[in-house]
Amino acid sequence: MSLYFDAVTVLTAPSSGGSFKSRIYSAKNLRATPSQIYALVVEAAKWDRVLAEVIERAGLLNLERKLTPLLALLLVHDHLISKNGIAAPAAHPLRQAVERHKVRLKAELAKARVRRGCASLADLKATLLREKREANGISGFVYPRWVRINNIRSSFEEQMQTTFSAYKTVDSLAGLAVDSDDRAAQRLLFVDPNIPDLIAIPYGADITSTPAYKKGEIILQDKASCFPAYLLLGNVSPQNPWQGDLVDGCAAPGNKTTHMASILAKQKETKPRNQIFSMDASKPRSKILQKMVSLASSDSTVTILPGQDFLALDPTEERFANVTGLLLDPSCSGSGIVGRDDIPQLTLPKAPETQGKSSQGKKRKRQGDSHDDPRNQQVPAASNTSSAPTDENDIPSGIVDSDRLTKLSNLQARIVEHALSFPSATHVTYSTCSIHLIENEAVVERLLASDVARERGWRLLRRDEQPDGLRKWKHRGVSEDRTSTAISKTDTPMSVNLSQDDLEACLRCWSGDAEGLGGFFVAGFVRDQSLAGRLKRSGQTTGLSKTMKNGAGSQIRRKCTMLTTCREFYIHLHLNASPPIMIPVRRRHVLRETRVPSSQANFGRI
Ligand SMILES: C[S@@+](CC[C@H](N)C(=O)[O-])C[C@H]1O[C@@H](n2cnc3c(N)ncnc32)[C@H](O)[C@@H]1O
Repeated sequence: MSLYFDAVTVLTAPSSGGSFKSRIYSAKNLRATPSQIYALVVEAAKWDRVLAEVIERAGLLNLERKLTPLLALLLVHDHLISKNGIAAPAAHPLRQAVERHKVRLKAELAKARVRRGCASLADLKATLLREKREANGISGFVYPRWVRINNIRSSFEEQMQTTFSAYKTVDSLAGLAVDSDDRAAQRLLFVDPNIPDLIAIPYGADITSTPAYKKGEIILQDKASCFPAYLLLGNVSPQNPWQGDLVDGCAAPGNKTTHMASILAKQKETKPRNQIFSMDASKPRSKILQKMVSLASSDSTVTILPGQDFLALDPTEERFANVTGLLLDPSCSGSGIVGRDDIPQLTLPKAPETQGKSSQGKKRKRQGDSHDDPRNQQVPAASNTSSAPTDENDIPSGIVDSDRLTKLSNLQARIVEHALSFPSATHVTYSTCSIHLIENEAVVERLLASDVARERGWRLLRRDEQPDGLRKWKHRGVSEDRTSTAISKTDTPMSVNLSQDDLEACLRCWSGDAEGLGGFFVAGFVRDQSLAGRLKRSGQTTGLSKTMKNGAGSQIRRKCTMLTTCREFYIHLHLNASPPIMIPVRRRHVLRETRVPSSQANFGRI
């Protein structure tokens, strides 16, 4: 009986963030196993509408006052639907409270089936799934399982002839909607029009047991998560190889690193061979990164720097001299992540005192703030069932407040600014799985105005310059926050002052539309020599330069230490004065002088 009480506890506990599954796996004081609780709730959710009807028509809650609507739904589910019946001793009072009405309950279930014109329970289940999708307003779209083909180990053509040979290709995502649990019915496949080597299959399709999955020939990776590597590298080929090395600065668990390696594999052997430096500040997560890279057979291309803080990396180190592209996917609020397995919305039977009044369906809000990233569920593959998946984004509580978003946004901007300072870098992508403007377009706006961008000529990669598939993507940057009321202390939505071209350059994904994705943001930066050397307007000085103008050397030192954790920190002094002024910023730091025809002193990080 503890199974049912545990399920009620989990379903009625206040949200602490994370997906429904991770909450069950991390919940304390439960006596049933997490997998039993999870299976019960998910299965009961498929039948809830008809079970609520059966319970009401049988008058069960009037007859058995010990039963709450939720407990009754779970017990009646197992009594009528589960092969093994109610998981409790036969003499348990609550089991008896259901079983003494078995004739009436069975009769009501049969009537409900006939009312819907279904010949069998399997038909009824399919009808209920369809009813539920329509009721939730999601009959027109599906959240599929996205599968990326790993070019290092296989190819699109090979996978179509092997793993997916029995699959029928449909011409839209909506075509993947299946109304039953029947595996044969789930052998449907949609070839993605935006990302090469990406396909979608129905979410329930069993793919993790295939040899291709086990051998790393196919990788489960959400479509939006494939945008950054493709935006950065584009359509490489033997005729159009990527020039230079790459960095993935925030890489664990490694989906984007392995995607970059897969794209590079398409250009076949080129000399010199490109290298990907892939790092993560977290040591435990670096281990997952290592596993993913090995599983994808990308060890020969990828050099892992475990536990490496990207901000502490010295861009001028010799080994990074040839780094031309950097991909930054830093920690974010994760507000765009959609937990497909989030708490099921159960329709409950009406409680006795409210029967005849308005509907009492139990409503739960979809937790939009901090879901486990489905990208993590593939590493290790067993994490799907055996343990709580770890969160890619460091939001422990799922609570997103404006202070936290501001801190995240500051860190995100610092990380990308650091990427823009790599001497040979020509392309950088920045991405988040957040829907908040402050983590997305607002970071882009800050970056474009940064000293390093202006000095080095960084601008956004325009839509017309983007790889074919992404150029076609219609969801673009927004200038006003769609989520302001959720996070802002004021009623005024946050906005940015980016040009229409810059907004067009940014790519957005939103949950709940026909694309079958969660919320995501990505922007590409490209270095344009014709724009290099732009200076800040006179008088538009940073906090640092104000301190410098005051001539307080000790303050400069303190500010520099506060402003960066990088090992190298350069300040450009734009002075007419000669000889060059050298100020020891930090022990290892050198102050370099750049003379420009200006009487103003302007300083900034580059
Ligand atoms: C959103 S996840 C990255 C997901 C990864 N790009 C993928 O596709 O699998 C963000 C990662 O950034 C790492 N991180 C955050 N700040 C970092 C820093 N300063 N240097 C390196 N890694 C960092 C976190 O540990 C976390 O693993």
